[in-house]
Amino acid sequence: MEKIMYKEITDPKRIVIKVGTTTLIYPNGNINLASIDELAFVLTDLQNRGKEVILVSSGAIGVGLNQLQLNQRPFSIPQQQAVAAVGQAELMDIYNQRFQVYSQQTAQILLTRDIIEFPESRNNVINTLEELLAMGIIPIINENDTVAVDELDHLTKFGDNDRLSTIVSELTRAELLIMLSDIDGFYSDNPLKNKQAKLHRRITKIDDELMKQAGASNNQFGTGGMSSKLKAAKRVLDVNGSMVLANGKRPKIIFDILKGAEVGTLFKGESF
Ligand SMILES: Nc1ncnc2c1ncn2[C@@H]1O[C@H](COP(=O)(O)OP(=O)(O)O)[C@@H](O)[C@H]1O
Ligand SMILES: N[C@@H](CCC(=O)OP(=O)(O)O)C(=O)O
Repeated sequence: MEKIMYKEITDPKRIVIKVGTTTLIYPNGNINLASIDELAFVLTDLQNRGKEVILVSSGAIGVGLNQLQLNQRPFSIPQQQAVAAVGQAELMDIYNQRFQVYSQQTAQILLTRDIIEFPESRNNVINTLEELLAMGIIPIINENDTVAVDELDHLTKFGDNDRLSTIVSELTRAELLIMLSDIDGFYSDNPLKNKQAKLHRRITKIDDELMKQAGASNNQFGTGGMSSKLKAAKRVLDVNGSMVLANGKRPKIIFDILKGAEVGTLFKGESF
């Protein structure tokens, strides 16, 4: 297996990890405790190695549906927001329990697009995150679904958690963004629909041709699908950043990524 030996990949000081709903919730709607537990173990281990770790976690709606024993996402935005409000509290409860096993303190941060538009809000967020990291705490970030509806109604292209994770990476100047989903990486077509689809190992530039290969989510709990991940990756490439998209079924894959193993899809510009 080819080794990828960029320092930003194998020895980043600051890492943002984004987990999608598909990593946290089984397709049957139940909570994937094995995955959440392994995530807590891996992130704590990275923290113990001296790295600074930020988690951007979806799952409020998925966990809320489970908690309220609903088997599908409600139609109306206020109902979705109510479910997210229930789920976010429960999600943090689960994270806190699992991280406590490894004696790792976490903190909840809920953000809205204010952080892009208002410099003072942005500075407050940066200051809080910097302080948490200096204290050795892992921030767990989600969008504030009660306030921000952009990602829930699917009508605007602004504001899903893939995008949020790139914004967080930029604000914190993280060297590496690892995006965990339910698929091994970015393929030439949705592999769940086209068995001939080939995994892209390295993407240096995102053009319209690649954008066309990225389809929607197949999962009732996921929102953005591959096109939102690709738009996020484009943003990362635009600021000369590095991103790896990999399968979160086994969060220990993060260790493999940091060893330079060729797993998932690496998004990294040619000359960087
Ligand atoms: N070209 C593609 N390569 C990989 N996955 C794709 C592609 N096009 C569409 N998909 C779909 O995108 C899904 C991942 O997006 P999503 O369900 O939103 O995940 P998450 O909850 O992790 O954000 C995959 O399970 C797959 O069905
Ligand atoms: N704030 C929402 C995020 C939804 C979302 O972006 O989901 P995903 O496509 O799984 O990353 C939630 O926590 O459910």
